[in-house]
Amino acid sequence: MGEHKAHSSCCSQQPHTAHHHDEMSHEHQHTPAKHSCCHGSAPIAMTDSPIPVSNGTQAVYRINNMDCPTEEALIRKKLANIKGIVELEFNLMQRILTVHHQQAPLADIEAALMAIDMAPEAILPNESDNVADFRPVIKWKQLAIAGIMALGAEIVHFMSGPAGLVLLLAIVAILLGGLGTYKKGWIALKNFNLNMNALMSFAVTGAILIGQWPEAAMVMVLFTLAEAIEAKSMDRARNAIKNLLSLTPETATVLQSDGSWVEMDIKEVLIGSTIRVKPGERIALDGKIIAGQSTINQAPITGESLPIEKMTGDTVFAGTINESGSFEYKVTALAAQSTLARIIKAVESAQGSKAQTQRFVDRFAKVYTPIVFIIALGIGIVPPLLFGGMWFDWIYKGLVLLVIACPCALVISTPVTIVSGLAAATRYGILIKGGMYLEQGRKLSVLALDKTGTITYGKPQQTLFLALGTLDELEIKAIASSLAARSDHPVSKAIALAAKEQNIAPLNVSNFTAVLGQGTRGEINGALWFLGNHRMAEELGACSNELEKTIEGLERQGNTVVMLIGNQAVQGLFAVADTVKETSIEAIAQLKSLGIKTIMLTGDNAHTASVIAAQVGIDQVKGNLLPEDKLAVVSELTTSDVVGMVGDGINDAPALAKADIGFAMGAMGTDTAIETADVALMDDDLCKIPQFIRLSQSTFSILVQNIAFALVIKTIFFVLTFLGDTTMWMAVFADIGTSLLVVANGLRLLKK
Ligand SMILES: Nc1ncnc2c1ncn2[C@@H]1O[C@H](COP(=O)(O)OP(=O)(O)OP(=O)(O)O)[C@@H](O)[C@H]1O
Ligand SMILES: [Zn+2]
Repeated sequence: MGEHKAHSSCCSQQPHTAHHHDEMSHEHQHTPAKHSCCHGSAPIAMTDSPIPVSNGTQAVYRINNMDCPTEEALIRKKLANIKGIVELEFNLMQRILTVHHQQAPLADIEAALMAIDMAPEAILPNESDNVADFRPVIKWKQLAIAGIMALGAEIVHFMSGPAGLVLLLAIVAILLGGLGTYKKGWIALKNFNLNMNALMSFAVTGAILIGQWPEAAMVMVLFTLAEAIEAKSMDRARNAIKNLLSLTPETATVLQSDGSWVEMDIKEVLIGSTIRVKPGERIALDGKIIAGQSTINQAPITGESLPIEKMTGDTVFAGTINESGSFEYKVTALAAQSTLARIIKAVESAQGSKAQTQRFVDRFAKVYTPIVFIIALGIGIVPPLLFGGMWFDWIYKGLVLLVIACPCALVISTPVTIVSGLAAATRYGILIKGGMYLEQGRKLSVLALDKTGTITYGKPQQTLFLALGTLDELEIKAIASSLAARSDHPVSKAIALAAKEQNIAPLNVSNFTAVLGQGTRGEINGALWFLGNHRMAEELGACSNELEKTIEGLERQGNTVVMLIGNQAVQGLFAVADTVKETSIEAIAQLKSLGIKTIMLTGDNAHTASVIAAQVGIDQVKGNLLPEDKLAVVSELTTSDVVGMVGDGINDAPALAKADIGFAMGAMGTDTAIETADVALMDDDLCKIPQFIRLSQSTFSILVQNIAFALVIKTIFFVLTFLGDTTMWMAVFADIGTSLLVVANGLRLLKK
């Protein structure tokens, strides 16, 4: 029992059955994996790598040999029979496999991975941040020598030189250039998996068997070269995001306890430290200005290149650029937790979630590859066998087909394209939380928008005050503003601010409550007071026809009206008005031209909402909505349309989650928006939405171009091979050429 305890505390919070446990510790003794969490008595770190962690029910592994979808297929197949695995999550870009499991024997999993040459290294889930630094090891020199040897073999063969020399050169080239491919191909075959490596191994072996040594060498070397170049391009796409981190300087000037300023590594700067920033310097950490002022260019995070004035009390962000002044600020987050760091993390994990096209391509490759293999086999065997063709010719044709059939270009170009798109979006200040949203964006047909803070600035100002009851004007204002001061709803803020400007001192409020969608209430000097909208007045039975007329009149001019209610009577009326953002008008126009219907969903009254909608050109308006009403409207829309929803407040959260794509506004500096929205817009410029849609469109067209291009080239080659004389050389070049072209096409997005 003591054993059991140690085990479950190490592996998982869930209790294991005794039987299950015995099985695991037994298994472990045979596993070649160097480290496993499921040690009988106590976890021991046997190597320099950390103790594997199955965090609750997930185990995270870094697998350096895993960077290609064919390898994912291989791993899925190999692990398919292990009980207890709930889900496998692949992040090929980061080479990370997350196993979601329920008491699955980790030792078995690790052993299975070792068996297919995918040595797993257990890491902590949050350690995955640091993993991206892994770079593919490409032995360029070795590859170059192999290339020269292969070329030499071809030349000597062409000039009818000594056969022994040809053989020697070719063998050396194959050994230098192709052992890795052979190894991978063999492992794949053993596991009944026909991947590119297996196809190439077949082609090369076939060429050797029919005595085409120089061809075999050349095919192998070129294929390895192509793989290397692809790995590099993949790296480029991957690093486009990582490079964002280089936006932050490595050091900052930090105030010491003795009053001196010292340049420190930002990783060592603690929360609460004071940092000094010179003009032109990049800001190293998130913080709040405590002295001085400046204009700051936040383009690296928001994509908005107009610099912003900042002064004492304002927030500054790591990675942004201080333009003119100099100032001091207090650090509010560690380097690893800055807004920028979180953005990068979000985008990196977004790469793990697969876009539809990618899934399609993977599935396609799975069916396509074996079919092609059988066709190639048929072409190599059937004509000579049945129709008296020349054995050598047809086998050779079959091998050429094997080479050209390689689905490499298709498989590799999709993730490169998606990642490039995600990286490009990040540069505009659009944070996309998964490839599927980037892909879906172009399908949006309806966009629902919140009003306050999304279309308008969300900073209304008081425009009118009316004393309606028996009380003194100042008293009404004092009571109303005291309630308002307790709330951070924009309408309340406007009322509180107006009172403050008139030097009206706030009173003591007890039992304060916010009434969602209506207003607030609280006790002042023993009496219960309400500050809220028309709905609230109705519920309190304090409304009248006359009052309604007044309210409606104000609302039709774009005001939002709230009333102070006490003693069953309305005592005072406050009107506040918000202004529309310039960018909202532009954004709605752009959305229209993209063919997207817009609908405003607001908790505010329908009259005011219509006035605002007319100002920006929104098609349809729904007012007086409670959060659950917003959710219901979005639900209803999703039955017939692909629906996006933009919002900024908590009252939008349910609707954001329900929409096909939820956009959160002004995500900079707010944790929840970055972490929960599907797409987070770093500032509150609505024009980012049409921009996102256009990016989605170009991403999609590049995906389609690539798939079409690859298939056309392959078809042409197929026909040529069947009819006439194509050589393996040509096939390899065509295949590599296609791969490189489609990858380059995908990387094009980075420059958008
Ligand atoms: N704390 C509050 N203080 C004052 N008025 C409030 C408060 N809460 C709600 N109200 C009133 O109720 C209305 C609806 O509020 P709600 O928060 O649901 O939507 P909103 O913020 O006005 O608009 P949107 O849904 O566009 O963000 C407000 O317009 C306001 O008149
Ligand atoms: Zn009424």
